[in-house]
Amino acid sequence: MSDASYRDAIYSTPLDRTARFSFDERVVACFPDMIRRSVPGYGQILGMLGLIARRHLRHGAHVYDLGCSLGAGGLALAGSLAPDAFRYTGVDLSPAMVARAREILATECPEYAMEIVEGDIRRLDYRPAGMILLNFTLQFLEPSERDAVLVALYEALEPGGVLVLSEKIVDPDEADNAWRVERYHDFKRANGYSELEISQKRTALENVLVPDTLDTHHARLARSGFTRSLTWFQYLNFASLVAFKEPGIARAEAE
Ligand SMILES: Nc1ncnc2c1ncn2[C@@H]1O[C@H](C[S@+](CC[C@H]([NH3+])C(=O)[O-])CC(=O)[O-])[C@@H](O)[C@H]1O
Ligand SMILES: O=C(O)C(=O)Cc1ccccc1
Repeated sequence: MSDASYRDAIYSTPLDRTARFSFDERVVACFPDMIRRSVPGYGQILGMLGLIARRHLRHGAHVYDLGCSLGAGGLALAGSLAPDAFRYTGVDLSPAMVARAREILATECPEYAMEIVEGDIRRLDYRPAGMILLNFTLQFLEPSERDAVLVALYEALEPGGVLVLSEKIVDPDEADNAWRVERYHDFKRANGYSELEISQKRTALENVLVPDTLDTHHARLARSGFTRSLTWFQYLNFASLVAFKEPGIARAEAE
């Protein structure tokens, strides 16, 4: 496919046995529509990346976007930073995503130093980086594999570096969690998804997308070496955190 992006209708017809969700060609073809209609705050989170980079990223530093899908994190940075401000490596496990992301970056920002690598973030040989994006990716790893990845990312970050971690989350309070999930389903209905689409996708994501609590995320970040982490954004059961490697002092704060 070329530059078209289709409306997500993957779960709109009854499926005998809903297959496990995977990032295949069908998902790639409608991914921009799917993620915008299914992730509350997705656009707002992307919109902040450039502003966070302006405060925390050393000029010319390397940025990783792990589980980059179509490179939206890189496009967001390119939208607010000059071509010499950063070098970007997007990494994704899905060959279909990687192929499409390369086309998009070549078309949208040819003057930027941006590459897409097909790879597994659990096994990558990380180079030093000033900023690492994990935008809705950690949630797809087995919970038992998450700590080791965070430790590797902490080690790859340069002192003063920043990690942005965005995730679907679960609330330990059952009633509060139920309220957020119900309103999330309302959010999906308001964005045009039917009851069938909502319920079939929910089944397809079972044991594939396993959300943690915010406390679990902050505790994991602390165990991995991050001396400071905070939740900067939450919209229903979706949140984004920042974590800093010492000396993680923003330029404005240091002035
Ligand atoms: N082990 C892995 N190694 C590399 N990639 C992986 C792995 N597991 C899953 N992925 C990749 O992580 C991405 C998650 S989507 C990220 C959105 C993007 N960040 C965005 O800002 O648009 C989130 C979502 O769809 O909810 C997919 O492209 C997977 O192939
Ligand atoms: O649609 C959902 O239920 C989600 O949790 C968000 C999402 C968005 C894109 C791919 C997989 C999950």
